[in-house]
Amino acid sequence: MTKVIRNGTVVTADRTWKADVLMQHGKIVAIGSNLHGDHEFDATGCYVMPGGIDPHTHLEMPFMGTYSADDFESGTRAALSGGTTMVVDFCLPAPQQSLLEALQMWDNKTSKAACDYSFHMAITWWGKQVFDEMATVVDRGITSFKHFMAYKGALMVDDDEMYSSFQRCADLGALPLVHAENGDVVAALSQKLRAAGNNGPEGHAYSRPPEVEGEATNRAIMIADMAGVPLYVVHVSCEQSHEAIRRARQKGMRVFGEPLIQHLTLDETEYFNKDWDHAARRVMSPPFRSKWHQDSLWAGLQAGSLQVVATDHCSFTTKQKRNGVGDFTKIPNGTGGLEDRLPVLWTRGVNTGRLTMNEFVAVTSTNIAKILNMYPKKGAIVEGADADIVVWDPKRKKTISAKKQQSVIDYNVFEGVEVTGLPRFVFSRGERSIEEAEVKAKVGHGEFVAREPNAAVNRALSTWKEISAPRKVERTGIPATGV
Ligand SMILES: NC(=O)NCCC(=O)O
Ligand SMILES: [Zn+2]
Ligand SMILES: [Zn+2]
Repeated sequence: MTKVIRNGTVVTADRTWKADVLMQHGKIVAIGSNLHGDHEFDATGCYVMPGGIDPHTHLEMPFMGTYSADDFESGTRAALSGGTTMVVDFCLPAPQQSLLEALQMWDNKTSKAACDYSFHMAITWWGKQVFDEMATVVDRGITSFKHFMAYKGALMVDDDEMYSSFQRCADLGALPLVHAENGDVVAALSQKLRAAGNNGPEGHAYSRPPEVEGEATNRAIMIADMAGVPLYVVHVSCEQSHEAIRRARQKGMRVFGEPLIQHLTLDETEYFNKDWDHAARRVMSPPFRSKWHQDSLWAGLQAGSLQVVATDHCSFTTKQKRNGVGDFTKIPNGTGGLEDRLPVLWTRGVNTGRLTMNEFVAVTSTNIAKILNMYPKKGAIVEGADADIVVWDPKRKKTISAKKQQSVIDYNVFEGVEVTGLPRFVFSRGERSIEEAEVKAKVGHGEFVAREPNAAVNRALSTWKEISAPRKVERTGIPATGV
């Protein structure tokens, strides 16, 4: 059976042109004029783009004494509703737990996924077992390893562990990721704030000033450079962190930066809201920043010093957030955004002229497909690619509201935001999953996407590091010791 998207304008990261797109067996099989198929979908007035890829989600994640509320069923349904056709989630081994055992646990969560998914593996402790198991993890198609520089006493790793793991990533052709915040300073500031009676949600923001992020970002970049491996910095929220990335890239270092749609559009004033629930619902790490930092992030997307817009979707209900009444350090960290990333970025980015349509595709899909070495299977409209496609209606409007969202939580941090630009159709490997507000996604349709190690950037960097490695100087006529 063939399906064809007719009369649309194809928009990719580098081109815009009028064409029909023919799909068969989950793949794109032809792109051209006057194509016909068994089923035809009208894209008149719409843009036909690669489906969004969200490389940063936490679905049903055990965290801070509870579990994030959206699982692979509601999370991937939310993703598809907003035009995202693939998510990359984080497998988090408990300290001392085998990576492979944790992977089995994460595999068990995914049976209801409605769109494709992959994993990053977190390195939460270090030892010979982790060193050995990283190779097996890579063999299973998981080629990116996350390091938390924050969450002291829980997920955090120190510099020694991070350097060891980064070197192992270099050897395996894998990509290290970092949550860059100085966890020691955050812990000390939190303690000081609480001792002074500053225990509300705004204390969370005070405990994580931009400097803790800038310092950690710079440290991770330098450690990665010394280990000879590229680096991906998740949830870049501020100029200090962006500046470190920008500077490193200017020096030729292979560093990628990922701002979130939340940090691009929501600011720190949310934490000063008199309503405790309102403020706590927005507690995440790093916290929302000022407009000045937001401008830096937008500029980074425009200049190419930041490459990917993600969500870090990690949703908690109001009831869960209330675990932190009287102590902000117990408010589960995280916010949602999977359904809203594309519409909000289009509205605030493309409709305002901050981003071109092609840049929109690049930062929501194509760049991360390349960084994670799954391009052009994902992130592309080319023959042979997976038919993960969003037919984007730039005129469709809605006002974001928790009442109508797919996420299971009882609020939405974008509540009341009016968006112009929404999917008309979303296809997941050729399956029509969304038709405007109607969800047709099939539970369990999603498949794991295995990725190869040794992406082009890894290969180039290891070649360069090999050529420029310190070498012993061979000498003749060396004087005798002490003579
Ligand atoms: N970001 C956040 O606050 N929660 C999810 C876990 C993480 O990415 O740090
Ligand atoms: Zn994080
Ligand atoms: Zn995260």
